[in-house]
Amino acid sequence: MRWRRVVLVGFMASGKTTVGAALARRLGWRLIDIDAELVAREGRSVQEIFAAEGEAAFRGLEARAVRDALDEREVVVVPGGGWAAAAEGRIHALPADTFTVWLRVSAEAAVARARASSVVRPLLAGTDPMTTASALLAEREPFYAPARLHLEAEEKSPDHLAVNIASQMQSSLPRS
Ligand SMILES: Nc1ncnc2c1ncn2[C@@H]1O[C@H](COP(=O)(O)OP(=O)(O)O)[C@@H](O)[C@H]1O
Ligand SMILES: O=C(O)C1=C[C@@H](OP(=O)(O)O)[C@@H](O)[C@H](O)C1
Ligand SMILES: [Mg+2]
Repeated sequence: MRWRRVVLVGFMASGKTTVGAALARRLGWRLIDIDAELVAREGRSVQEIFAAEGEAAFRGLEARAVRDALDEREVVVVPGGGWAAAAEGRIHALPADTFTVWLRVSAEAAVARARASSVVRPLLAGTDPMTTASALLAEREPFYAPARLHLEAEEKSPDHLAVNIASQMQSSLPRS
């Protein structure tokens, strides 16, 4: 059996969308960024969905979009950082031919990157994003940890990380 898809997990602003795009280019696979998919399906931004429907409703839409994406082959699937932590065992439940990667960053780096990025992350939009990010990261790390490959994503460029992921995929096989 060969790897049929990749799922990238990690905290908000860890670089999933950017690295996912670089990896998809490198593999010649399709990128399915779940936030982008939801924005296209809903015709409004993630921020607007959170504001109008609340986080629980967003999680429902997100879960459905990820399920749809997992039906595809030769895709790089990039859920938002909350997907893996929104229910127990999400990474364990992925199809066996899915290569999973955790992009690790500190809360400090995530907040700095989120601040510099044009995408609004409603969960970090409060008055003290650093305190929120530290608490949320600590809560979520156990959910990201079952990913097969853990990569320190703070110091390396997106292309470097994509090359690393592609090479680890080449040198390993899914359990059959
Ligand atoms: N490896 C990296 N090094 C430096 N900056 C990065 C890296 N990866 C992503 N970024 C920047 O950090 C911000 C968040 O990246 P993004 O890919 O949207 O993360 P995520 O999808 O995990 O929220 C963007 O402005 C992006 O350009
Ligand atoms: O971690 C989260 O709960 C979220 C992460 C965001 O995506 P990124 O991880 O791409 O920033 C987006 O789905 C939404 O703002 C909620
Ligand atoms: Mg993203």
